[in-house]
Amino acid sequence: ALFDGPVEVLNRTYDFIIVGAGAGGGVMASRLSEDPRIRVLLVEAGGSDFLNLNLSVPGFAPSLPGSQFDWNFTTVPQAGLNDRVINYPRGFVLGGSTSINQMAFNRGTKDDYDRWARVTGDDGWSWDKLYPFVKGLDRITPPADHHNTTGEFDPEVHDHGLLPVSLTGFPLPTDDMVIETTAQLPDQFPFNLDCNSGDAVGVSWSQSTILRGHRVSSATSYLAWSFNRSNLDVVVNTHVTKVLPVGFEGNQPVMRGVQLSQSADGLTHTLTATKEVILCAGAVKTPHILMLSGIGDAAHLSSMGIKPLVDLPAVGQNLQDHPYLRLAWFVNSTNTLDNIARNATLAAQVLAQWQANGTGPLSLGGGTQRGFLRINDSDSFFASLGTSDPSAGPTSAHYEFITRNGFGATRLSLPAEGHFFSLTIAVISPTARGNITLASPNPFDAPLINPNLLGTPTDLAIMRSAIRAARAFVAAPAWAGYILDEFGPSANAHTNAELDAYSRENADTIDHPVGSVAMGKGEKGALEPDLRVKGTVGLRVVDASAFPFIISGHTQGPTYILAERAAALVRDSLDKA
Ligand SMILES: Cc1cc2nc3c(=O)[nH]c(=O)nc-3n(C[C@H](O)[C@H](O)[C@H](O)COP(=O)(O)OP(=O)(O)OC[C@H]3O[C@@H](n4cnc5c(N)ncnc54)[C@H](O)[C@@H]3O)c2cc1C
Repeated sequence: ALFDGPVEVLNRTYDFIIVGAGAGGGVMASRLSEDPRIRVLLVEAGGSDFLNLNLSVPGFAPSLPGSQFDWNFTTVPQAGLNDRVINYPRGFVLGGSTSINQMAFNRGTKDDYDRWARVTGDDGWSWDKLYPFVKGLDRITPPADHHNTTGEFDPEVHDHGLLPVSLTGFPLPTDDMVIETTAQLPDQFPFNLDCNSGDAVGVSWSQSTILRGHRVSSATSYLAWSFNRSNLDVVVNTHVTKVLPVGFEGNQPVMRGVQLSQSADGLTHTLTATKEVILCAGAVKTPHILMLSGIGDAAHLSSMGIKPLVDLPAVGQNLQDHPYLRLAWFVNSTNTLDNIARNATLAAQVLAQWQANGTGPLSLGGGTQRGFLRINDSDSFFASLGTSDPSAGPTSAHYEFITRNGFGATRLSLPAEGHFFSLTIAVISPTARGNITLASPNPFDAPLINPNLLGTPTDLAIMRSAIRAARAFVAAPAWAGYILDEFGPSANAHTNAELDAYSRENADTIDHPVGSVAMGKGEKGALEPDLRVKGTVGLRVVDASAFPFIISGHTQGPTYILAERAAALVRDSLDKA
């Protein structure tokens, strides 16, 4: 059942208490409650309004950061971004960030997961061993406009999983030019039939978590199918403020308790799981909750007046994210998505069309095609920087670009005049590492968030290459007569120094924080390869914080995949007990 607040569940008994209803938490709550003998409580800080119109309409996604569905975090000043403070959106509603994201669906690559296997020492994270969870996750559904999608994806690498995904469902005049470019410049921009085959490199049609033109989140999929199970309770508008020890096994605390509260000055309650507490609060809040509970760097915790329970310095470290920029060009056409943004009558028409049958331009997620691309002669490129290739291997990209038949910029809004084509460019194999630390011992104060965007010369150099590649892409013959001048201040940035200055002044986060409570060997790892928090009993982390390395793609798919394996690991551990 679904409860608004914790009061009604305080006298109930649960085997598992799951904290956070995003990608990780949605999968865990749904998969564990498949077994009617397992009693599951899912606690979500945000509300239950996961079917809100603004969440459901894919084309409204850009309006969600900064809304009531966002935690509305900000970063500390970013050294790599001229000390700018930037917004750091995270979903605050059932579905978590899957309810407010741009719906791009990537699985990650063979080399990404093989690197996870290497650094964790667990072959179970390798692409081949993980493949049943990878292929079993999604199911390709018809696009909103029901066009024939032959040649836009590879059916061989998809199955009939729980997560509906679709190809883009509204044709745009730039589609043909993008695909033609892959034929004209195949060395630099090869066509890739399916970026989710394990080899992402090339330009592919976007796959998005969209069903019949509506957003798919972990709440509309995994959770919606589980809500009526009598062994699953979901509590919303309730924060887990701490995990509590209920005793010790040897010298390890047994962390099966949680402290709950609805507001900074509200009552606090405690609840105990018979088996495990599973943190799925995401890459910002999971390390925050651990530190508030005394699990983290002992010196840092003491400096905040928190008594250390487990000295685990890796908690909050190793934060990784993808910095991005947008470049826009004036185009010789009036048929762009800019019309909708400028014309209220047209905007009302396309919303009416979407409400009638889920079709039209509002059925589109962020971006119609995506390039996952490697830097040419990458060995000598990285050698000249005095560094090694930061990508996981040849199936993983260094940078990404996303096409848009309309204006896009990180810091400028749509000009009154002109029509545009834009490319969103992201460093997809970054080398910078940031961290999450405490600002205070108060659970209702946000932690200090430092993703360290563009924090290394290597990441800046990858961004330069990506900008140059984006310009080479629109210089292909396919765009002749269509692409006019580059828009705005980027047009004047050409030398390395100019490009770096432009990047530092304009880059932002593409909202993929991961790795802040990572699996790994030795001191660098906070988690065992089966996601148990080191030095504790009864406590696991199943969300994007557990990634040892960021995946070279968008991060919701990999979080769902990680959680699918985690659910299997938990179920196995129960069978053995
Ligand atoms: C604006 C935006 C755009 C994005 N675009 C894409 C995209 O197009 N494609 C893609 O693949 N990825 C995208 N992402 C990233 C993707 O959504 C995340 O990587 C993924 O959702 C991470 O899953 P998670 O389970 O780790 O965390 P989340 O999905 O963020 O879930 C964490 C949940 O825990 C809850 N929570 C936190 N603290 C507490 C607490 N103390 N008590 C109770 N509950 C708590 C939160 O409210 C939230 O519901 C985007 C993210 C954002 C924010």
